[in-house]
Amino acid sequence: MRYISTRGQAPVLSFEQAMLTGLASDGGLYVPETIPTLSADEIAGLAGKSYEEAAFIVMRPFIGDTFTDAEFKEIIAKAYAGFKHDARAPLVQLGPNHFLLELFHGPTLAFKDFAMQLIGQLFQAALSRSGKRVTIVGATSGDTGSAAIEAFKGLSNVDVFILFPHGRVSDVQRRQMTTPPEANVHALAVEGDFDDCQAALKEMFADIAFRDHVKLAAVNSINWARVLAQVVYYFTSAVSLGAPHREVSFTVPTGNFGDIFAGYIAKRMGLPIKDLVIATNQNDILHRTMVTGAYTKEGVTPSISPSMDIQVSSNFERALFDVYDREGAAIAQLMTELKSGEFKISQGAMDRLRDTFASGRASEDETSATISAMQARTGEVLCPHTAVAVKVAEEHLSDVPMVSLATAHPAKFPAAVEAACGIHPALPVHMADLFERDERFTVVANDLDGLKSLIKERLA
Ligand SMILES: Cc1ncc(COP(=O)(O)O)c(C=O)c1O
Ligand SMILES: N[C@@H](CCOP(=O)(O)O)C(=O)O
Repeated sequence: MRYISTRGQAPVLSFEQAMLTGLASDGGLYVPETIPTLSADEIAGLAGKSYEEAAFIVMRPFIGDTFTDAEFKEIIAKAYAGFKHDARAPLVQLGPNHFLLELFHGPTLAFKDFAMQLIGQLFQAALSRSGKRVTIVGATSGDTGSAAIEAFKGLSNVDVFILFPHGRVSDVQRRQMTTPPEANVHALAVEGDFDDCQAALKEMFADIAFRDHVKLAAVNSINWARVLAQVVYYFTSAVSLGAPHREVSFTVPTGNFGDIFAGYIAKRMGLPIKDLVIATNQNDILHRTMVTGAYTKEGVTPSISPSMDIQVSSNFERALFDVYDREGAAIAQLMTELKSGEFKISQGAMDRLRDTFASGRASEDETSATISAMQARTGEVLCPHTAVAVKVAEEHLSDVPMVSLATAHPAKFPAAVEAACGIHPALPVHMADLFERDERFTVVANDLDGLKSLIKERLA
């Protein structure tokens, strides 16, 4: 299995190289050269298997010879051992033909744990056999950072620097990132928004001298391994609802487009997905793009679903690559245009995007009203990101089962949840003392050179 860049100018890599490289040297994102498929019989065969067994079958074709089957099975087993639910990703029913896929039973209470716990194990296995060390720099709007810190804290061959927007994550999210005492963890509160953090990260990758000096690695969803791990729960949930013998639809609360892109990969692999619905909050650049055909930056307004307060949605580039017939030069051109604030998508590419993705948005009031209504109707307390998905999903219900992805535990966003439905969701036992732990973080200006100097100083 070989990996190529969406901008067509970077070296072709193996799975291990793509995983450890993160962003391609031409600024693009790595994708598999070809997408492997599973037959209907193979998909049907996932029924009754454990999450770990299904994960092995779904991901194995993508990893080439990076790990033996025995090694990969052990990596998967370790990755999901700490999850608090035997099913790992259980489904609950919200109403006729509407299901909720609970992805928040991992250690940091968000769907990021599915990929990050796996990547932690993959990195450890690859680095310990090569004897190398890496510096992970991650950009987060709240959840990626805490999941990355949880997966990499205390490891001797990794330093992890997390850039988060100062004052724009929930108190729980911030404390998850700032309270781990391990010396290899560096939480940096950037005076800017998530897009500033992500732009700084990409600039660091573009600076080859810096990249080589610190041995930069990425664990954001620009890293293909992140997306791959998330493909698995589309299969497990769809199979438990009758796939491949019947179609299933998904609605995904979307920011950086990694999670829904994983659904797209599942569909390309042969999973009979009918609709893949992009659900955005008031920062609705993706929904507007689907409606107008123009990707136009308008600035970000903080919302009660802060992890989705994003306007440069990294993984959308991977989808564009496919609908532009995998022409790297066309994607490089669009990304150059985006520097001036907008690019327009060709009619042919838009038609293909609309064939695959539907979209919708939820305002702040609609998000709160959905939390309140669902709690009253079903007893299920939703986090605000999940509520965005549920609200948009309700506009797309049909006779095909709809799965809304529940991407975080409500206790990560207690203020918004309590304001909406009057219930203060409690943190689980393993985090019950979170607000008594000491915090440790550095506030930094939104200044690339300053950030790079700080990282080099800390490493020295
Ligand atoms: C709780 C939550 N929901 C949804 C999203 C959006 O996911 P993606 O960025 O993969 O589109 C995020 C951030 O990634 C998140 O943290
Ligand atoms: N919502 C994310 C933003 C970063 O997304 P990623 O999937 O690229 O890591 C977050 O919680 O940090």
